[in-house]
Amino acid sequence: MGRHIAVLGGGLTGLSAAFHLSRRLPASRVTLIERQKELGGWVRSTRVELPGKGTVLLEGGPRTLRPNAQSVLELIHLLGLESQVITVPKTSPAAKARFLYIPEAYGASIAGLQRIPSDVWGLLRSPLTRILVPAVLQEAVKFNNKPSALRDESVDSFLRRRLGGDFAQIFGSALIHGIYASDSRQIGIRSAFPTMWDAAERGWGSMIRGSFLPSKKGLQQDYDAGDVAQLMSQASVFSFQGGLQSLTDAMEHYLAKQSNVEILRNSAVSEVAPNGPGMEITLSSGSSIRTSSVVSALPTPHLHAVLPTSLRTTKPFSSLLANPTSSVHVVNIVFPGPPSTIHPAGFGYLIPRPPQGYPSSVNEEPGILGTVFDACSVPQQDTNATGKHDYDDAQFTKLTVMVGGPYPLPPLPPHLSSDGSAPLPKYMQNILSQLSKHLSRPLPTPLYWRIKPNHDCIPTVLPGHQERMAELRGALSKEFGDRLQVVGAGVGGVSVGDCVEAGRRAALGPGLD
Ligand SMILES: C=Cc1c2[nH]c(c1C)Cc1[nH]c(c(CCC(=O)O)c1C)Cc1[nH]c(c(C)c1CCC(=O)O)Cc1[nH]c(c(C)c1C=C)C2
Repeated sequence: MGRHIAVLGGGLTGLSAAFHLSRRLPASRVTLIERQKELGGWVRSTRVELPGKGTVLLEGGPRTLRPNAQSVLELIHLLGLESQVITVPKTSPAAKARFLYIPEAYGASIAGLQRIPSDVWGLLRSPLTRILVPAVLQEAVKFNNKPSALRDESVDSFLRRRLGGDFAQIFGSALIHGIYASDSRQIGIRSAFPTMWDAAERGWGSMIRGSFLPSKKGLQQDYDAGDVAQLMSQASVFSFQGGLQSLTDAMEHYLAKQSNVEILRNSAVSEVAPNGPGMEITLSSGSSIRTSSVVSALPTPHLHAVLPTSLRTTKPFSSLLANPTSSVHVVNIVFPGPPSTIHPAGFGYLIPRPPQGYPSSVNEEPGILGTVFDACSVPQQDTNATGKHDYDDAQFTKLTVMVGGPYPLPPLPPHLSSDGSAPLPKYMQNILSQLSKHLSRPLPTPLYWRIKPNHDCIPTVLPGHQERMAELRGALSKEFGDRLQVVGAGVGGVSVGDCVEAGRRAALGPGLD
């Protein structure tokens, strides 16, 4: 055997790194180390039986993928998952009809569930038009209002400068709830939406002017995606028959069959340090492993905690602690009756931050960030006793309410699902009453509900992140040469596609040839 590479963390990024390393370097040993029993990180798809009605597939983390993530399309091809893919067509309501729920405090003229206009007819009818149209028209002619020394800023501050305060507060905050489950006043624009920042740089301050000018093309990579891109040609988003966990399970099964791969579960790392020409990893069990190099896909605070003490306090390494994280309660609910009796046809809705700001303590009203109408996107994942999945005639309706992020989260109720006969906890009662208000209709008693707490699941990537990470890369290379690569949502992008891509790049990384 040649080199021995340890991959720390068995979430999406770690699995992708181990998968690509084992394929690319068949003569090397790969050890994947995960502190939990299960691999896959936040991806968790569970099938639940609804007695007499069928089964529903519930997602506890990410739920759909975008077809532009080439590294994911490649994985599907390499793992032979094509036949399990379910696409949501670009023409479906889930792709075309997106909503905002505007709280009453924003004013009676726009309050309530509002469809985001997607065509001229929508623009003519929507109360949101009075915010959208002036914002866009002004942006195109507004002078460059970026302070010359500014190198990054929050999404809120960027949108406020370019598209005005109402746009930033309503659209910007809602969008950041849906991606980062965080406050748009905290997330850095250059990490969250680099294309917007770059377009404004090209367009003398204006994104719209910049969008008409040619942009610099990044390095084009080759992906071995077979016919998967063709399969996705009409898709807005997609998933798998068995949910997103099909992807992580398939990587895990592939790795388990490789003779050059070892998977260590229930194995927390307690120290990572250089040792001679290689690295030494100490596990909390006390055992240690010597490897040629390490790919860390750990959450950045975890990596910080296991680095040598002499490094932890020095500046580029302390930036591993710079970003806070968001926690989200993912609340899956299944109602009896077809979706048409519960919600409008569409993707779901996001809720902007309250105009008066987020509450500082838990109150009766749960901090709902948005709701996904799952029944409209991939209903084929569910087995329905009648075989009917349509908006008007399915037997049940599945949706997911997302709670938390910048809102304080209450302690969890004693039971986290409706299994058993315990009465509905107050927390669930409050969520259902808010949901009924958002959808402007009384709701039936759920057939099933479940709360999945996801603590510290998404990094809140603060302004200046890219510069901090560039400094960190420099310091890593100085201290470890090419023996330690750091990848994952905490250093790169946070989407599933970003994580898979980061793992793939780690396998192409420095010194691994
Ligand atoms: C646990 C809740 C999560 C929230 N955001 C994410 C998770 C895991 C991560 C995330 N969500 C989206 C992106 C953008 C990139 C992408 O892959 O599309 C990321 C990194 C977008 C998104 N948000 C929701 C869905 C269904 C999607 C993807 C598909 C699409 O845009 O059509 C729903 C949603 N997620 C969160 C909230 C509050 C929310 C509400 C409707 C938080």
